[in-house]
Amino acid sequence: MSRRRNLGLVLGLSLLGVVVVIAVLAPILFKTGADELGQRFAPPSADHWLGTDAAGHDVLLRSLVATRLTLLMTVAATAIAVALGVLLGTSVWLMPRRLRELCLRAIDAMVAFPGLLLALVVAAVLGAGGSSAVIAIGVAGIPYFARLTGNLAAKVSQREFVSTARLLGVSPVRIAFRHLLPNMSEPLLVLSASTFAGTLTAISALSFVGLGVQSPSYDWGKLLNEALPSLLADRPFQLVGPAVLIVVTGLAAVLIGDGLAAAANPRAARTAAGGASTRRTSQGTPRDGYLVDVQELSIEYDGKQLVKGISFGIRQGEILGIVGESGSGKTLTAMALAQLLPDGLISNATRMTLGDLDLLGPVPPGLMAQTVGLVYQDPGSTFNPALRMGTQLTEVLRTHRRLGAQAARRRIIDALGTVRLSKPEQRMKQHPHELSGGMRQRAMIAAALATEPRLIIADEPTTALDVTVQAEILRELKRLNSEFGTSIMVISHDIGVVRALCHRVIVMYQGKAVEEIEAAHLTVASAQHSYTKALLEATPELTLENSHG
Ligand SMILES: Nc1ncnc2c1ncn2[C@@H]1O[C@H](COP(=O)(O)OP(=O)(O)OP(=O)(O)O)[C@@H](O)[C@H]1O
Repeated sequence: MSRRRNLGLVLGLSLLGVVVVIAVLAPILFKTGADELGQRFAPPSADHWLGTDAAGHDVLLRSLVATRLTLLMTVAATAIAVALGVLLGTSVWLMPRRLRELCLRAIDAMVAFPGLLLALVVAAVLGAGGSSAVIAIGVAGIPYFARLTGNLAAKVSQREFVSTARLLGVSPVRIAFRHLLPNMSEPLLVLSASTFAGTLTAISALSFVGLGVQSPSYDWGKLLNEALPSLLADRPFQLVGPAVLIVVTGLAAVLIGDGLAAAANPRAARTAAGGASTRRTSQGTPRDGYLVDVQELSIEYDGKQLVKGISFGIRQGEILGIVGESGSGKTLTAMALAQLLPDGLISNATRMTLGDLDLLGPVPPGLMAQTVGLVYQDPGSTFNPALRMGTQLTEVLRTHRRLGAQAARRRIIDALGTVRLSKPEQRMKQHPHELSGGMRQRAMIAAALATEPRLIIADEPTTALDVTVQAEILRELKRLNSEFGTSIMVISHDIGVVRALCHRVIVMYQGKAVEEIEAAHLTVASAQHSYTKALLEATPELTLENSHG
């Protein structure tokens, strides 16, 4: 699939390359020929491959010469839309909250207004001409980029590193340029490529209706306009030149946009980045009895080491706990394992394997989704509030396991029963807000279980839940582990949680694993590292022993 998309990107870039060469050379080589007058309305011949127009000009030569003006206008209009849209979207994000909401609504309303209609209004106000067409189409494109930038900025601004920069008092403008824009470049590039195709059609449309380029200049839209009477008089060949060039250039832009979107896909991007930054194959042989084997995993961002050469393993059927203070690198370690590191973070390891899967090389997303199940901290934000539970829970099975709707439904209902969620059939029809936090967390565990993964990564699975529900969910994980033998990696900042649930615990501190200890020995007396001792001293005893245990 991704290879096919990349083929599209190559094809798109090649087509665009040809069009650019025509734009550069045609006015130099063919301008004189294109201005020569001959027989009017001559049919295609060896001298005039696409015939001549009403004035006796060679249609093919004029179509080729028009490439430069058409491309320049399209690039200019796209640049106006991108530059002003991104500026508007970023400025909106820097505004006080109320004003920002008002502006975002206004942008939404503008997006809802048909672009070409807006362009026609602007062009009519500015008067007919090439420059007004460029301004009109550029202005009409601004709201799309402003909305995308505003939405992306809102998302990126919630990331931890932006909060940290804010806390450190970094100015909003610097945050926007240093942290926000670089993290939004990929989607903006993808939208720019597809906007280029739309802009080309819109510019041609304005020239076609007489509001764009005026004589004696001509672009493809104007050539189409001049060819219209010929079409009605049964001489369609006069349209072929500009029409084919518009289609080819638009197709090139769409293929490039599609290819860029595929490359910007988080997993695809990680794989590409992984190729450059990590060794592509794991060294050595796996340790005996270990499902997961990680050696010397380091993760860095912007030259700063966030995880510093951590090595660990998870045995088949084992629950491994990773505990440590906030920011010690627990989540990043787990995300590296699931090949889900955020963009910009670079991982390096000498070995990272899960069974026979080499996690240092590319792993198809479908296979990864079936091998590793993820349970996140906040079940409230994991589910889409607008969709029924059934629709979202069955998605992974339908996409990656290619199960039919009924089979996926049955499998999820079984899994919901397994995690002891009451009335599973009814839950499938409900929306997330109709379930309690504990029920949603059970549903998430059920979804993670449904693909029968070899490893479940549970990142702070109970932090968002109240204490009684917390104990129930932990008991459930423990029971599933002993019943099905699924290996589990549990991340928590709470040493009480991991002591109650896990077989073995790794203590992380400032990006390093400072201690590895059997959970049964996790006492102040047995712990070696002062940080582990301090954690243990500050933690109340949590026990999961009861009737279910
Ligand atoms: N996308 C990112 N870009 C840059 N730095 C990041 C990113 N994500 C996390 N970090 C930084 O990496 C460090 C480790 O983060 P990580 O999320 O792994 O910590 P954690 O131990 O899981 O903490 P918590 O319990 O708060 O989630 C932190 O200093 C964090 O600010």
